[in-house]
Amino acid sequence: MSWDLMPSTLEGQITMEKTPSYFVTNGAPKRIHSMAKDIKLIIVVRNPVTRAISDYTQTLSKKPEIPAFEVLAFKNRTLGLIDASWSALRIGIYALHLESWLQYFPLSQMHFVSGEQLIVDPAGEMAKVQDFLGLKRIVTDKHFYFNKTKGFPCLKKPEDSSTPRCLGKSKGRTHPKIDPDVIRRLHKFYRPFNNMFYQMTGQNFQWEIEEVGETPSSRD
Ligand SMILES: Nc1ncnc2c1ncn2[C@@H]1O[C@H](COP(=O)(O)OS(=O)(=O)O)[C@@H](OP(=O)(O)O)[C@H]1O
Repeated sequence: MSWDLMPSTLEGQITMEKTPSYFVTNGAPKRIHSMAKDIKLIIVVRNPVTRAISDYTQTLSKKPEIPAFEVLAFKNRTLGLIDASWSALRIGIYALHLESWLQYFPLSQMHFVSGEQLIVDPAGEMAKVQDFLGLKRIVTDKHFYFNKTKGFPCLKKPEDSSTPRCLGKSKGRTHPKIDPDVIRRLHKFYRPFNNMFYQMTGQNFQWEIEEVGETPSSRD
């Protein structure tokens, strides 16, 4: 990002910027803090195991020749040694990344959205986001409908169009089937970091519950 491209914000306006990678970028908290100390931060998080598979699925769509997920996930599979330096896995260690942000911003300036809840109850999550931003609850359940073909909620009618709008083809893709043993090992790997994250945020995202069942994206 070019750090001088943020537009000036006039009275009564809110400037929003969305770059998921900032959450895991060294130096981002410091630089953002030096730009605007009272900025509000919204972080969307989902089960780190599903997140890793989603990340891998995105890369796979661009580079079909990459090794299998099960290969990339381990430094040594026989020893069960997870490769935490693989970015798809490292990003999901939310507690680690949050720690850097907490050096610069208080928790009160942060809002965490559950990626799972966002799918199940988009209006509920949007209500919380609007409250956090100090906005009137303008976006409500009237604006969403569940699109059976897409398998996700979509917008009924955006402002600038007369037709419903779903997110693009690259969002909500079917994930490849991953060896259940690898999934189990990853859940075990993340458990302490998830618990740390729940403590730091004061929010329990209930990712352990999914361990026994299917994750929202493992529809295949
Ligand atoms: N309404 C709706 N429609 C489609 N997809 C939805 C929706 N709400 C949440 N999701 C989930 O968003 C996931 C993709 O978001 P990303 O974080 O990859 O987006 S971004 O590229 O970083 O902007 C995407 O992950 P995948 O399922 O792995 O593709 C979805 O599970």
